Amino acid sequence: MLLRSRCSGVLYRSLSTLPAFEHLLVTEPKKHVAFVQLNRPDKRNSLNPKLWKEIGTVFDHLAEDSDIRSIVLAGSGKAFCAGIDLKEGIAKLTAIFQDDSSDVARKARSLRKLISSFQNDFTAIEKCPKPVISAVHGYCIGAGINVISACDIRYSSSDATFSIKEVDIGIAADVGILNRINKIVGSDSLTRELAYTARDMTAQEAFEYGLVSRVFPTFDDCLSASIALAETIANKSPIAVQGTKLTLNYARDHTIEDSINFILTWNQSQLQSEDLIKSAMAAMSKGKEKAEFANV
Ligand SMILES: CCC/C=C/C=C/C(=O)SCCNC(=O)CCNC(=O)[C@H](O)C(C)(C)COP(=O)(O)OP(=O)(O)OC[C@H]1O[C@@H](n2cnc3c(N)ncnc32)[C@H](O)[C@@H]1OP(=O)(O)O
Repeated sequence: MLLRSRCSGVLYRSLSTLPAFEHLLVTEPKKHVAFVQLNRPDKRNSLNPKLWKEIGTVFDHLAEDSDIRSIVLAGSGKAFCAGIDLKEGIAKLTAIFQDDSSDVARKARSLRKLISSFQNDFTAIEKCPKPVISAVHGYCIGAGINVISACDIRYSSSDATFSIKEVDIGIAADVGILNRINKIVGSDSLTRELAYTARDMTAQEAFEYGLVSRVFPTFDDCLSASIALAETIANKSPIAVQGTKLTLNYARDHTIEDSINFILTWNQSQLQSEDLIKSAMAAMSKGKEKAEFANV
């Protein structure tokens, strides 16, 4: 199937091996680069249970697709994501705790199972060994900001608005943002201000906070830059890039001693790849030769 990408109007080949999705568009704008779009534009890409599950499924799938080396995630229509679907998503939660046929203990277990499955669908982004770049425009709130906190790199357009919105719907955020945000940014004080108040944050403020690393004048600029970045990453050795992602994730969650031991053990095998020789030869040619790497 061919789909028209918003970023350049060029027709791109859709990935043929993926399951069929109801609310996601998945294409391959450049060799080894997957482009995943949340696609409920009429509902500002708010996450109903189906779309939520599809996010987990697509990243689990792309993790195993050896032809894919980097991924761009964006929203279609006017926004990146307006958070949990306040009708369908909340209905799924309330159906559990308003079920009079069940006691508190059983309701709690059912809720735990549901929250855990929601968490896992976003953690699939972090666990995917390929770098994921989110390209954010318009609203990115609640569950949406949780999604981007699991990504490797965040770019946005200048119209983007961010909010850790959960307190406004009466819950403590539980699908990743509170757990990841202070590993991303430096200001615990600002994090708390944002999380306790749910106030909107502009793209410029998100940049100064460190949540996004670049801001572009338009969404098209943001998408083009995100796809160009993904292509640059995809042209590197996948052994080196994926080992780097795993090591950065591990280092974030462990002591320096533990994580330096992790890369020691990792590289005693991974250093022996043909990619090292190919990359070194290309570097010595001063750009005259381009290294081509086998899939992993
Ligand atoms: C265990 C899991 C726990 C997870 C918790 C997650 C929590 C959260 O995500 S908290 C955040 C919840 N989201 C919101 O509070 C946002 C609600 N939406 C809005 O405030 C506005 O829609 C928004 C500012 C995002 C955009 O405004 P705009 O004027 O551009 O669009 P609208 O005309 O308001 O909306 C267009 C249609 O989209 C529907 N819609 C928007 N957001 C949601 C949503 N979150 N859930 C369901 N539907 C949404 C809106 O109803 C309009 O639909 P229609 O009336 O049929 O045209």
